[in-house]
Amino acid sequence: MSKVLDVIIVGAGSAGLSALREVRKSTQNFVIINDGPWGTICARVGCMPSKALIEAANAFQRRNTFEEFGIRGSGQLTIDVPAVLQRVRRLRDDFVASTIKTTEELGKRAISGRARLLAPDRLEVNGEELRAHKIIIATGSHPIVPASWNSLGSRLLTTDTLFEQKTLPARMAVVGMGSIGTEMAQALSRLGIKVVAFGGNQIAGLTDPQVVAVASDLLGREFPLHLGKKAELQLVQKNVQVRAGNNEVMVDCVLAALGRRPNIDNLGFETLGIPLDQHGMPPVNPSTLQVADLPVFLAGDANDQVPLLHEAADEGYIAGLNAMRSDPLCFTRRASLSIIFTDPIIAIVGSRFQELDPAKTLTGEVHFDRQGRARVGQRNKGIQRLYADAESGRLLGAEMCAPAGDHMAHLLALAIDRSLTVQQLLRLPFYHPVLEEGLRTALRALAAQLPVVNAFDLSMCGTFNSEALD
Ligand SMILES: Cc1cc2nc3c(=O)[nH]c(=O)nc-3n(C[C@H](O)[C@H](O)[C@H](O)COP(=O)(O)OP(=O)(O)OC[C@H]3O[C@@H](n4cnc5c(N)ncnc54)[C@H](O)[C@@H]3O)c2cc1C
Ligand SMILES: NC(=O)c1ccc[n+]([C@@H]2O[C@H](COP(=O)([O-])OP(=O)(O)OC[C@H]3O[C@@H](n4cnc5c(N)ncnc54)[C@H](O)[C@@H]3O)[C@@H](O)[C@H]2O)c1
Repeated sequence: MSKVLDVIIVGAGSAGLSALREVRKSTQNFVIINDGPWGTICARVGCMPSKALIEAANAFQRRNTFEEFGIRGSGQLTIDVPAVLQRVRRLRDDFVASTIKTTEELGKRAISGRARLLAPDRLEVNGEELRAHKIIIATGSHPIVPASWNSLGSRLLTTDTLFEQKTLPARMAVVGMGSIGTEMAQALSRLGIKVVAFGGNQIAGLTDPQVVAVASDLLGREFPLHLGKKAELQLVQKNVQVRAGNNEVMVDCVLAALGRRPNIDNLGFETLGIPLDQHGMPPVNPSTLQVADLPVFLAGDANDQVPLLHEAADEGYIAGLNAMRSDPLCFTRRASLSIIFTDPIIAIVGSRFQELDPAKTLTGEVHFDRQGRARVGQRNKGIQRLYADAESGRLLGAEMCAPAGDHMAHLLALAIDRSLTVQQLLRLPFYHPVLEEGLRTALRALAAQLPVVNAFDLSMCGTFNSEALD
């Protein structure tokens, strides 16, 4: 066995690279180990290629608004799916290249291979044993696929394989209506594929029944959407039969979007000498990312806490900093924010509806059907629901399926982080005409239920009750 390293980072995804950035500031005595292709899930098969596909689909979808605008000839437009996929891969390659740059310059300190823990301070990779004062595990996650579905061969896709397709078949089922399922079902349908979608009891993680109803209705207008029953697949001649309850459809291929599982199998957690939960997961402190009281840190999708990119980046940062300290620092985590890139955008900020006590919570809402700026741009669909503390008027959370929901969700996350009240938010400027005036309508609905703080304050400046002006 060679010298003792200061830190070993296992996994060169977004969390691993973020940890690497921090570790390098304090020591050069480290290695980073990655199994499979380098370049991060986000850039290779995750956030970025999925958004590239969505953008193409939405650009094509826009043609349906042209006649109303007075633009003629949209019926002549066609979509070249192979070209769309080529562009996705071209962009993907560029994004991957930019992430690989960091690790390429590391030389022998970047090791390709599958690591396996042997003890809290030792692991094995490519038949060699490495020892370190600290180990950061950031091994990411993989798509869940029931074993029996693997018999479908190339007729079963996940996002690991979707963007590699040269073209797409005429009929597809999307199973699972979480983040990936909702985004991809809508995009594929907008690219002209006959999509049928199947989901469990939730849609895109929403918990507010009114937002769920609007989101299901809007998506259900674009493609058949069957919720509430587990889908089963079967190969029938060259087709795939998808059944969920009484709903049945024959398709050419299925995109499985059933969730993701942390890459922890055969990672050697049992060698850490601490109890693991029923999923084989060790206890991880979300404020320090430390595993129990061991010199081991678990960051990113691998810890199954909040599998999102900005959280993976934060967790790499926390793990990287703490790996260089004798006593780990506790970090206050950011306000919760989840954005699903459907059209309209689905977003959840702060506390979810279901987490709040209805007796202590006020709700204000806006429907975008009649909102002035949304109508002007033919984006007038969706709902936004805000939740505030009934006593203090403090904004607690929001769920929405709304135009510009990605931007408004950021504003609301800022407000929640700063513990702003509804009145304080109404004190801020709202330009005219913008979609955020819809957010102001929802805030005013909340303010109307709260005691007046100061009758002579600009937060009290009310509505015109006019679509053109509000
Ligand atoms: C289709 C899709 C769309 C997404 N869209 C968004 C989005 O819009 N916004 C958002 O915030 N998030 C999105 N996400 C989630 C986001 O991509 C992830 O949360 C993030 O990339 C996780 O980063 P990570 O570093 O934890 O894991 P990864 O990037 O997966 O990195 C882990 C690395 O560890 C390697 N590894 C695994 N096991 C071992 C081992 N034993 N030894 C060595 N190396 C190992 C893996 O091969 C991999 O290279 C999306 C995900 C998907 C799949
Ligand atoms: N915009 C974003 O932020 C974004 C986009 C894509 C992915 N992601 C990340 O990727 C992760 C994985 O996404 P995902 O959509 O695969 O998982 P998910 O956990 O969000 O959703 C999976 C869904 O599949 C359903 N399901 C499972 N088995 C089923 C079956 N047999 N029939 C019908 N429905 C079934 C579940 O009820 C669940 O609603 C997410 O947790 C998210 O963190 C984020």
